[in-house]
Amino acid sequence: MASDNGNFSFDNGVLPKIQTNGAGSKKPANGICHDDSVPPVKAQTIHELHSLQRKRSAPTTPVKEGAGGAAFATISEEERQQLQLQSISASLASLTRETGPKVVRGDPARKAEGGHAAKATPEHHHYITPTISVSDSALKFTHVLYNLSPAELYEQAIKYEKGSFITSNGALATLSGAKTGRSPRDKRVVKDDVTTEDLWWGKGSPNIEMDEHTFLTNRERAVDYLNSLDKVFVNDQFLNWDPENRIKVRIISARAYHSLFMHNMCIRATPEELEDFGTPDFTIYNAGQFPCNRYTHYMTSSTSVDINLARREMVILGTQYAGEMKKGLFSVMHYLMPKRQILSLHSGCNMGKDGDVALFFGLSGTGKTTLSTDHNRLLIGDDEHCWSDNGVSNIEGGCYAKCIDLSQEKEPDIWNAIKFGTVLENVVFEEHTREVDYTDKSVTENTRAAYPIEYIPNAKLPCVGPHPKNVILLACDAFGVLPPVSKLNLAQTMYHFISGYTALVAGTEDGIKEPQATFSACFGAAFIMLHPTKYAAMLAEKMQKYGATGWLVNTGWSGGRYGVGNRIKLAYTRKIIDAIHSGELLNAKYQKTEVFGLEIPTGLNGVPSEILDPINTWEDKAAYKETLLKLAGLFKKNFEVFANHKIGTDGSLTDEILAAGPNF
Ligand SMILES: Nc1ncnc2c1ncn2[C@@H]1O[C@H](COP(=O)(O)OP(=O)(O)OP(=O)(O)O)[C@@H](O)[C@H]1O
Ligand SMILES: O=C([O-])CC(=O)C(=O)O
Ligand SMILES: [Ca+2]
Ligand SMILES: [Mn+2]
Repeated sequence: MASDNGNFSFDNGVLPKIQTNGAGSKKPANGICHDDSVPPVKAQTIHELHSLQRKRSAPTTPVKEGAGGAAFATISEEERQQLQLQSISASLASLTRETGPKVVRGDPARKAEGGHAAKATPEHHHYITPTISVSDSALKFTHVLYNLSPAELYEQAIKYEKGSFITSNGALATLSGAKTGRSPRDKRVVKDDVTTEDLWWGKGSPNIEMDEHTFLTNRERAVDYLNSLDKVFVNDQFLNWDPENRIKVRIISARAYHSLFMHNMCIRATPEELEDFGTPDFTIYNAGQFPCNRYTHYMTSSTSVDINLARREMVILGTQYAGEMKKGLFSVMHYLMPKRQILSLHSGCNMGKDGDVALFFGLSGTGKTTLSTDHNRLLIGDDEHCWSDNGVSNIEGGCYAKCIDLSQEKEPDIWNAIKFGTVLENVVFEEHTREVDYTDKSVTENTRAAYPIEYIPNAKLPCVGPHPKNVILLACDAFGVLPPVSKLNLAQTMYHFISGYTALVAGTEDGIKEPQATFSACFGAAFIMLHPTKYAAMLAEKMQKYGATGWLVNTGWSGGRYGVGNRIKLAYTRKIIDAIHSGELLNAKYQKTEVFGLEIPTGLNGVPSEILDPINTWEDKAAYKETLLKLAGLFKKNFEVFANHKIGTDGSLTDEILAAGPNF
């Protein structure tokens, strides 16, 4: 029975308290200590005990010690946090109703625990008051979880996000929902006076237009959704390891999964860098759980990924696939960097012990991550780079590896990078042991691991390097007619770079289930913003200036087309890549193939000579010839749209490039 003060007691309340030695009296009567001799816990209550477990710290944003110590610090920790919250509130502001929502720092769940609650109560945050409070949203507080650590994000994900689990290797398994790949058809770019002129529009372009007003409609929708939540995650991070061309990005999202993904994929700021972070150069509003309104102008589905270059903002509605954030920012870099005469590249990049740098271009699934992650070389990055007058720099701070059929034996460095802190997307694991089954495609083919680059033991930190010596174009040829390796002259390199051929491997782009021949300009048409020839001209100029050699490597089929032959063994491809790096292939003996006119080596160490010319591996020679001509026809047809574009200042390279394609 409950007494008035809420405590339980027995009816008469007179039962004597049970006494133990020492508990009631200061000294044990007989001088003997029993099992309660261990010093007692310092906490008086269970709440206090739990609060003792966690050492108070400001994990990401300590006060900078001025020259004369804290007394001379320009602003106090509290003032700095206020400025940060004001900046976040401004980011989340509705453009019509009020300046910004009331945001407070910290996890709302912590309020219940007492102790820290004072920090999170509204009264202490009167400094963020909306000017015109005309909606109920102005009465509500949104808690900001700012740059949480991986451990904190794990807890948030596991507590609140269905489908989040710790796997036996320590990684965080998550589900990205209905979308397990990017949605390129739902990408929109605001067409204004500036972008009308600057960007590539029309047939073949990834930039599908929307107007400013529609962008603001979607932005409002995303911001309203985020402000309606109890808490949002905010990441302030950097892009580009080149210190002169670093971009500050803010990612506002609703899921711990998204925050941890970006923590891993972008460059992580030091506490000192965060202190001076200021206004971000670009902001993402990821309201992926919430759909766009299909009746909104320009919308063709309930998914929309919208970029507004003038406002320096991106809005995500209706897809939780984390790759949208990564590749959205990459699109922005494809606009910002060329403006500064810096070439942005969808490529992996590594460096030998002697400083020889190789770039690995290729569409999704062709081997950029797999082949740039090489135990004998330093990894600069696996997917997005810049090539400036100073050399190469990685745009990102992490890697995003495909993990379907991942094997410890074939890809040991990637295997070992899957540990605490790594996000494992859409993988299947054993319910009890939590062991991941990398062969299981039940959720999707496009299973992924996102980890910080320093999880690769031979990462090159900082992720920059000198000018590339080799430019390797990867194609996963489902037709099985391209040779495993060809040496390219400059015009051929440009021809194949602009063509961007591969057989798209299942899953990465939503809706593709089987490999199929694809042409994607610059090996990344989905992300480029300018006309492909702009990037091609820059690449040609840089390769010429720094004397880089081009190569075409087929990581796809051998011995027949998809369905008949098999994918070339990774071990062979690695030998080919080794021979490019070492210079062995540069000095090999070559012969020219028919139709494509490719220079192929007659032999190389560790690879059976007969596979170097694909015709040898096909049983049915007539079928080979027919398939070769079919692919050549596809190349020709694809290139027609580029025939009228001049590359570089004079037309001579353009003519050479046109002549560098298949001849039949
Ligand atoms: N011969 C081969 N060469 C390269 N990769 C191969 C080969 N055979 C099989 N593979 C597999 O192909 C996949 C290549 O994927 P990878 O992650 O390297 O793609 P990516 O080019 O980085 O794509 P994305 O841009 O989508 O990240 C891996 O799963 C790898 O194990
Ligand atoms: O963006 C993604 O989803 C994965 C990737 O790297 C690509 O497709 O090039
Ligand atoms: Ca990759
Ligand atoms: Mn990629």
